[in-house]
Amino acid sequence: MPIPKAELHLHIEGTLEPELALRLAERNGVTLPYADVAGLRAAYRFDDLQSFLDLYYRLMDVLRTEQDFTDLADAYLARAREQGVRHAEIFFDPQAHTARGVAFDTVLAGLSAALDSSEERYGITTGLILCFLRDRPEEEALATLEEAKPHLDRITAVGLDSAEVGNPPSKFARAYERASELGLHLVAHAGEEGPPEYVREALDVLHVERIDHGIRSLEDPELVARLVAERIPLTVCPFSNVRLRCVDTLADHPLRRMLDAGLLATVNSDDPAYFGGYVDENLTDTAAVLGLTDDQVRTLARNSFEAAFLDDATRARYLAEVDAHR
Ligand code: HPA
Ligand SMILES: [Zn+2]
Repeated sequence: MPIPKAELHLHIEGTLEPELALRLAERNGVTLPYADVAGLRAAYRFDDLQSFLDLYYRLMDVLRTEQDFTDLADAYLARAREQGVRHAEIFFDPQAHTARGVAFDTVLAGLSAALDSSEERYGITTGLILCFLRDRPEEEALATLEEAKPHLDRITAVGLDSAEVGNPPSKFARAYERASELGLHLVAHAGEEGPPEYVREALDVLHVERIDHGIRSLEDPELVARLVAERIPLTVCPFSNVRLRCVDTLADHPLRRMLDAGLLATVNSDDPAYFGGYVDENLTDTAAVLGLTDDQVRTLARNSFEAAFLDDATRARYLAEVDAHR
């Protein structure tokens, strides 16, 4: 069995496998410009974040009903269990659905139906992270937060995703302030394609507790020192970084340097249906290519629980599982 771990950087829409996409397209009468699974998989070649986002948003058009979102989340949870995932904090992009006429409540009810019985069925505890699309206006993020208000018992945190460069964290200062007032945890994608300055802004302006990706922080030694001193977790996604050409090859990935610097790094899958593997494949392949020691792999698994939004007793239970794993 793979080492027990938490997955903290996973977009549920990014778990849409070609097989399920085609099945839902047929079920909902949606026409896709791909004839079959092979044709769809052949489209999974990306030059950068934007070229991925274009396909990611296009393909999610097959998600229409509550049942579709339940099926999507259920398929992920079944795979996550095989990957040793014990706890998952799952991003979703409400604006990508409301913008095409699917109601916020449909998305949330569908995802919740799968997540509510996840612990019972798969032994996986879960949280949901509502992501704002950073390439859309802040007013839309604030309106999305309003729609979420009746459902705050189901939402753990807010996050910030989509096209990074040109959409700095400071654009969302008011939305994050409001989310904080509502008692939500705060995370944001920063330093994936964007500069270290965006990571600083996420910390200083948005007051986030975790940075998603954050790999470009390494260009700024002062920032690294701060992330280490403040124990700010970074949710790193090696396969994603290679597929979106933020890093040339897995062998060039900075994960090992991040651990050596004392950063609280975790390994995650981001959009596993698109990037060639789920979280344990990210962990084992990256560890093999970078020559990480068993102790470093164990540290990464421990870090995932240290970085999670868990109560102390649950965290301690999961950490004990990591320590007991051989
Ligand atoms: O890695 C990502 N970065 C930004 N937006 C995203 N939306 C899904 N995955 C990503
Ligand atoms: Zn992401």
